[in-house]
Amino acid sequence: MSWAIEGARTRDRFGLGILLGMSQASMTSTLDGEWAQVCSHMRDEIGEAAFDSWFKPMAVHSVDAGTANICVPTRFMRDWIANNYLNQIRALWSSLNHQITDVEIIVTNTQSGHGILAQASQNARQAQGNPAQPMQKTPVQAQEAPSYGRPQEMPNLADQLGAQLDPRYTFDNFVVGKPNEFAHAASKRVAEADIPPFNPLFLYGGVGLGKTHLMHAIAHHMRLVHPNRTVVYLSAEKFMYRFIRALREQKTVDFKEQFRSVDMLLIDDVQFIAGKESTQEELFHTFNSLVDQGRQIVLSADKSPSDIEGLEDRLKSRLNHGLVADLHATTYELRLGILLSKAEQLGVELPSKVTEFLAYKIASNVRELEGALNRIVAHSQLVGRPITLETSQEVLHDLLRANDRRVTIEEIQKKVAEHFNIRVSDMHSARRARSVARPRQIAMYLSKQLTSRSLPEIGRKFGGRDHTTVMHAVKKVEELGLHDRDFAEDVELLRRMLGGVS
Ligand SMILES: Nc1ncnc2c1ncn2[C@@H]1O[C@H](COP(=O)(O)OP(=O)(O)OP(=O)(O)O)[C@@H](O)[C@H]1O
Repeated sequence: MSWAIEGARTRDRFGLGILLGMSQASMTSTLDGEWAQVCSHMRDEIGEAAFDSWFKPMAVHSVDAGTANICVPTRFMRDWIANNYLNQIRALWSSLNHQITDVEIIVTNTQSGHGILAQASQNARQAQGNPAQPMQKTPVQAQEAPSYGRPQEMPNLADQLGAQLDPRYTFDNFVVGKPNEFAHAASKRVAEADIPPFNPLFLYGGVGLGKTHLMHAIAHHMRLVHPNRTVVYLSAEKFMYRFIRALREQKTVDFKEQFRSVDMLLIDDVQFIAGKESTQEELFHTFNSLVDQGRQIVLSADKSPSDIEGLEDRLKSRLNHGLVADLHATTYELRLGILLSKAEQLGVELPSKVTEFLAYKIASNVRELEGALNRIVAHSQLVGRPITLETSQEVLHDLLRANDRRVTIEEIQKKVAEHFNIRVSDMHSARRARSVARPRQIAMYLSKQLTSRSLPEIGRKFGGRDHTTVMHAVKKVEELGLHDRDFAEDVELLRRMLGGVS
C-alpha cells in the first residue's frame, strides 16, 4: 500500500478526505476497505488464478477529486488492467462509494514505494508544459480503452514470447481432403471466432501431416483480423526453455504475467514436455488462467492427449476438455492436390504423369512429398532440363528406394484396374472386350516384370488362366509398346508407380 504524499501542495490532492472532513488515517482505512470489497467481487468474477495475476500486485495509491488512483508495478500491468478490468472496477467502486466517480491506474516504482510516473507518461506531461502536476496520471484512459485488445505496443509481446510464423502456412495454402477436413474446419472456426468456440483446440496426427501449418494459419488469420490481440505461437520445447530461463534468472513472475496475458496461445508439439513435471505444472496454470479469462488455446501433438505417456492426468483431462481433432494419413487424392498446389506456388507446371507418380510413390508424409517436389524443380532449373518422369526418377532415386516396398499381384491388379477405370473383378473374369482384356494383359505383364512369380502362378491369380495366356499377354504388351508411344508411356508409368524403379 503506498500513500505517497508528494510535497505540500495546497491543491486538493485528497479531495475526498477534505470533502468528508476525514483524517488521512481514517480515509486510508476507508479506501482500503472499499478496495478490499472491490477485490473480493473481482475474485469471484474472474477466478482465483486471474485474480492472483492481476489484482494481488495492485494497491490503492490516493484519491484525487473523486478519482481513486490504483498503483501497479509495471506499465504492462497498467495497460492490461485498464483494457480488461477498469470499467468493472470503476462501476464496483462507485456503487460502494458515490464520491468515487473515476478510477485510474498508475505505475509506481515498487522499490521506493513512491508514485513514479511511467516514463512515457512523464514525457507526455512535460511536453504539455505541465511538469509540476503532482498526480501522476496514466496515458491510458479507461473510457478510451477498447473492450478487447491492447494498446499498439502490445503485439510486440507476441514476438518476444513466440516464434516467427511461416508466411506460407496460411489457410489459403492448405489443401483440404478427407483426412484433414475435420482438423481444418475446427481450426478455421477457432481462427474466425470472437469467443473461443472450444477451449482448447487440440490437433494431433503423425509426422508431417499439417499440424504446424494449421496452427500458423490460425495465428495468421487472428493477427490479420485483430492486429491488437497478442497471438503467441511457440513450440512446447521453447515454452520449456523460456520457463527454465525465467527460473534461473528469477523472473518467473514476469514469465507468468506475460504468458497469462496473451489473447491466444498456440503451443506446438506438446508431447515434448511429457515427463517434464515443472513445465507441465506451469503450462497447467497458464492454461487455467487463460481459459478463465476466455482466451483461446490451441495445442498440437503427435498423439491424442490420452495417449501421450508421461503427461499428468490433470493436464490430460484439461487438454481433452475442448475439441480434439486428428489429422489422418494422407490419401492419394490429397497428395495429388497438395502437389498441384505446391507446384503452383513454385510457379512450375508439372506433367500430370510426374504428379501422379509422386503422389503414388511418396505416401509417407507431406513434408517428404514437398521435399521431393522441391528437389525435382531445383534439379530441372539448375541443369536447364524439363521435368519428366525419367528425370524425376533419377533425381529421387534414393527417396524412391526408401519408399519402395514389395508389390503383390493383387496390388498390381488394383492399380491397373483403377488406372483404366475397370472393376478389379474383371482381372479374373472371362470377359474378352478389349476395354477389359487389354488392361488385364498389362496387369499380367507387370506381374511378370515386378514380381518373382512364375507364369503359372500369375495365370492362377488371373482367374485360373493358363501360363500360355500370360506369355501371350507379355508378348502383346511388349509389341504394342514398340509401336504405340502413348501405350508404352502408360505402361511405364504404371510400372514405376508400382515399384519398378530401375
Ligand atoms: N494439407 C496440406 N496442404 C498443404 N500443405 C501441407 C498440408 N499438410 C501438410 N502440408 C505441408 O507439409 C509440411 C509439413 O507440415 P507440418 O510441418 O505442418 O506438419 P506437422 O504435422 O506439424 O509435422 P511434425 O509432427 O513433424 O511437427 C509443411 O510444409 C506443410 O505446409
